[in-house]
Amino acid sequence: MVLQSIKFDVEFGLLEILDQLLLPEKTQYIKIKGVEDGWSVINKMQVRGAPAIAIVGSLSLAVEIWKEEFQDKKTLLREIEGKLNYLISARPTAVNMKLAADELLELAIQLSRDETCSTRDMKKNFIDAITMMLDKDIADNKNIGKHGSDAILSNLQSQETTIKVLTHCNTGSLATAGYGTALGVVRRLHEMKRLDRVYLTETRPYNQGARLTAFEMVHDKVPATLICDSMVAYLFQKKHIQAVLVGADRVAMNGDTANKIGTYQIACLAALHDVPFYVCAPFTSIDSSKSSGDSIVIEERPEHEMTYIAGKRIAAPGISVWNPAFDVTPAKFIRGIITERGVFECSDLKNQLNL
Ligand SMILES: CSC[C@H]1O[C@H](OP(=O)(O)O)[C@H](O)[C@@H]1O
Repeated sequence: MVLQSIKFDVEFGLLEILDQLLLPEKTQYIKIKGVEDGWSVINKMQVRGAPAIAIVGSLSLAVEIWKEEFQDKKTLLREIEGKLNYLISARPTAVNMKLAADELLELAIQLSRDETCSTRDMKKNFIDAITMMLDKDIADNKNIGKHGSDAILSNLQSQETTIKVLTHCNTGSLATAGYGTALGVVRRLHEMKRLDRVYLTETRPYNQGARLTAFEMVHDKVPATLICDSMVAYLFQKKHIQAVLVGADRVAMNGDTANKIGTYQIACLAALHDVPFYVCAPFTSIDSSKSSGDSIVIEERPEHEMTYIAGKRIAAPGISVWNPAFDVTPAKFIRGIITERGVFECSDLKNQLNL
C-alpha cells in the first residue's frame, strides 16, 4: 500500500492530511475544510515539507472556493488574492507556497480578464490548475530520482556497484505529493538495486528523520539505518559514505540553500571528509528573487518543541532556548543541485532559469 499523506477529491469536497505530529505511533487524518484549516495544519507542522506546504495550502483554497458561488469574476479574484496572501504567512522559510501563490494569482488575473470565460469557468479552471499540482509534483520527484541516481552512480569507482548515502530530515512522500526529492533519489537507487544502505539522521528537535523518514523506509522495505545527529562525523570516518542527499526549502540564485537545521554542519563535515553533498529540489523550491542565502528568513519555532518530546519535558524548566528550524548551506559546499530538469552546478542556476 502506498503511503498517502494527502487525500483529495474536490468533487466531494474531500481534503484530508495525515497528521505528521502523531507519526509513527498513530495514523490519523485531519479534515481540511478551507484555508483557515490549511493555514493551521501548516503552521503547527501537522503537514510539513516545502512542496507539501504549497500543495496542501493551495488545495485548501480549492476546497473552500469549490463550495462557494461568486456573483462575478472580480469578487472571485479578490477572494483568491486575499486567501493566497493569508496562506503564504503560515511559515516563512520555504518558498514553494509563495511561488505557487504567485502563479495561481497570475492565472486568476488572466481568467478574470478573459471575456470568453464565465465566473463558473474561471472557478473550475482555477481549481483544475491546483489539482494538477499533485501529479506534477510526483512527476518532478520521479525525474529528480532519475537524474540524481544517474549523477551519483557516475561518481562511483569502477569496482563499486552499490552506494551508501546519508540523508537529513524528511524529504519523502510525507514532504511532497509523493515519492520525494532526496528520498526520491534513494527510492530510485533502491529500485535500481544500487542502494547498499541509506543512513538517516533523527533530525532533532521535530525528529523528521526518526519519526517520518524511518517510517517511510520501513514501509517501503528500503535498507536504512537511523543515527543521531551527533554521529555524522563518526559515520563519515567509519563508513564509506559516497553521497549526502538533502532537500531544500529555498535555493537562492547563487546556490546557497536553506534547509532543515543541521544541514549546514553536515555539509561542513562532508567537505572535510570529501563526501559529495547534493541538494535535491524541484524548481518550485528555487527563489529567483534571492541572489544569495543572506536574506532568506529563518523561521524560529516555539521553545516547547525543543524542551519536550512526546509531551514529556526533557530540559530543565527556566533554561533559555534558541530553536531555528533551518540554516543556510553556502553554495561552495554543494556539489550539485539535483532537479527535475537535470543536475546543475550552483553557478549554472541563473542560466537554467534564463535570468
Ligand atoms: C522535500 S523538501 C522538505 C524540506 O522541508 C523540511 O522542513 P520542515 O519539515 O520544517 O517543513 C526540511 O527542510 C526538508 O528538507
